[in-house]
Amino acid sequence: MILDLDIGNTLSKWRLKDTESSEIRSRGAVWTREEWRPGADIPDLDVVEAVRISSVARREVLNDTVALLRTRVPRVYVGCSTREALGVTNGYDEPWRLGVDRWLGALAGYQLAGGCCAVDCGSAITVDFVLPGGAHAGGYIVPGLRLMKESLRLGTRNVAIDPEGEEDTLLTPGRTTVDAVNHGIYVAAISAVQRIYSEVCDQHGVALPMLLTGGDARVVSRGVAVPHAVWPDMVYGGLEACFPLTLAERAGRMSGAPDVPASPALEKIRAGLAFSMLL
Ligand SMILES: Nc1ncnc2c1ncn2[C@@H]1O[C@H](COP(=O)(O)OP(=O)(O)O)[C@@H](O)[C@H]1O
Ligand SMILES: CC(C)(COP(=O)(O)O)[C@@H](O)C(=O)NCCC(=O)O
Ligand SMILES: [K+]
Repeated sequence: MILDLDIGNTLSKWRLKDTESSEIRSRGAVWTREEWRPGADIPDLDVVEAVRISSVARREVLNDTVALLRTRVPRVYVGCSTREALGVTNGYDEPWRLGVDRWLGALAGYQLAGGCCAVDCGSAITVDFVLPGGAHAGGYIVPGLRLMKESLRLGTRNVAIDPEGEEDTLLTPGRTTVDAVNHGIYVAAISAVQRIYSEVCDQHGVALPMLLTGGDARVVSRGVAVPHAVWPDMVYGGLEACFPLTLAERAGRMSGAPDVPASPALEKIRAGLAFSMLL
């Protein structure tokens, strides 16, 4: 079995993948904390031949996690942001400072779709662009839905946006504190994603396919009008592409990869941008 770990600022996600069949056998998530307890937080390591890790938690958490895993698992691979990988050139002045989850998402997106806009809706909402040809243009970091809500300190943190709720309702003015906050942060998030997308497509003269991932991807997806695909395993896809272990991975296939969404016409994106500025 392969154990894939995606350690975010809020949640540490894991999945077990069968080395022979490439099937995902199980998954889970725990709150990100200082240390892992195999058997309780993550599966028993006896069945694990290799671990692949994406971590944006504190350096010591990663170091301790890797030290623990190395005593029990033959192979441990740790993703890191580099200047270039798999045909993508990192757009950061200091490439190693780009969050590795963003980098892996960008690599997976490029592998799947060529140029792309990769949106990761977690603790932060990050929007990264890879242009056709593989230049990562850089990206944007916006507070995620939960962070935005908590920063207001209005006692609404425990009332989440209903992921099944009508998105039209989420766009109306709230008549209670909870609704005013939930609708406000929702509009802020989807407006930011759409505006950023239009700006960058306009700047570079190219309409890019959009891919969404992260814990809030589904709820954000409902409000984003730009055609897009949701790919919950996008960060894992980057790990698969960087450290291919199964036959399918060596053939370039990434688990759970969606069909590439159609991009809107560039003229339409530009018309939308011009219209929003006229208002
Ligand atoms: N069951 C859940 N537990 C915690 N957060 C959840 C859950 N489902 C959705 N979320 C949302 O997902 C976010 C975490 O998403 P995730 O992509 O895992 O973040 P990160 O990678 O930053 O840890 C939370 O901030 C919250 O808004
Ligand atoms: C921007 C992030 C906090 C997003 O992390 P997440 O929301 O997935 O937990 C993470 O990618 C990070 O720590 N990045 C380093 C700074 C940067 O990317 O510029
Ligand atoms: K994120």
